[in-house]
Amino acid sequence: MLEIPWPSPLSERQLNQLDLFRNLLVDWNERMNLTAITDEEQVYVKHFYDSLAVLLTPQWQAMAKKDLRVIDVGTGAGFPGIPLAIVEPEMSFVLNDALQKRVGFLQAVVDELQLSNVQVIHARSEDLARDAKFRKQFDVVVSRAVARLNVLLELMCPFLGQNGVGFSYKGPGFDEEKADGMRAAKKLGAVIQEELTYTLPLEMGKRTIVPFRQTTPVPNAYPRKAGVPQRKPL
Ligand SMILES: C[S@@+](CC[C@H](N)C(=O)[O-])C[C@H]1O[C@@H](n2cnc3c(N)ncnc32)[C@H](O)[C@@H]1O
Repeated sequence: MLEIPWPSPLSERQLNQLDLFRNLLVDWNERMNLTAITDEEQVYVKHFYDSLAVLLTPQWQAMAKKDLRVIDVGTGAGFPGIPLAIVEPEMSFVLNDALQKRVGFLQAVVDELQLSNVQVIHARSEDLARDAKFRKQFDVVVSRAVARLNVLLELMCPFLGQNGVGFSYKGPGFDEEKADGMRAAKKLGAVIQEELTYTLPLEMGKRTIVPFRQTTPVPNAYPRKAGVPQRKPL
């Protein structure tokens, strides 16, 4: 087990769950394309630590975690959703992805790790956000490496109830996306807050998390039909 300075202290059980998750990821990755990162140090830092970095933001720290609902849009192999569900067992998580094979892997992870606070859903997020069981039903929305911020906000905001909080995980190039993102946020009733830039342990680079708040309800027009947010960004 790799020793790294986690964003918050982890219990023995949580560390074991992360280790089991890594084993499953590497094992399934031989049969399907889940991640380019399989080296132990890199999985721990670039996937696990990075997923948990949201715990460093003042917005996450201020939340009363109990019973809050979180959705991870475009979770892929479970990032950031699975590490977050491991360390925040009082919150409930929906992990959403458009690719069926990734959803199959995630369901196996949820079963093996006995994560009773996770539901996995195969859908395009644009379609899921039109379903009354999901639209405006979440306190928190997270997403990592899915699209540029102006596209992503249209996929994320419709899941938030009023005053809900979003976190978009970005690489070092976020500055170029900022102005477009702010314009899109305005149309969607959201306000972008100050970003947090952090350095990954073991000198594995810098990353940014962009928090935003849903200050007024998202207009009914959003999200537009599946594929339109990407083709015609706000
Ligand atoms: C580059 S991967 C990132 C996965 C993961 N979030 C991570 O950080 O490792 C992007 C993922 O977003 C999913 N995705 C892209 N557009 C989506 C949409 N409109 N609805 C749901 N999932 C989507 C893809 O299927 C893919 O698994």
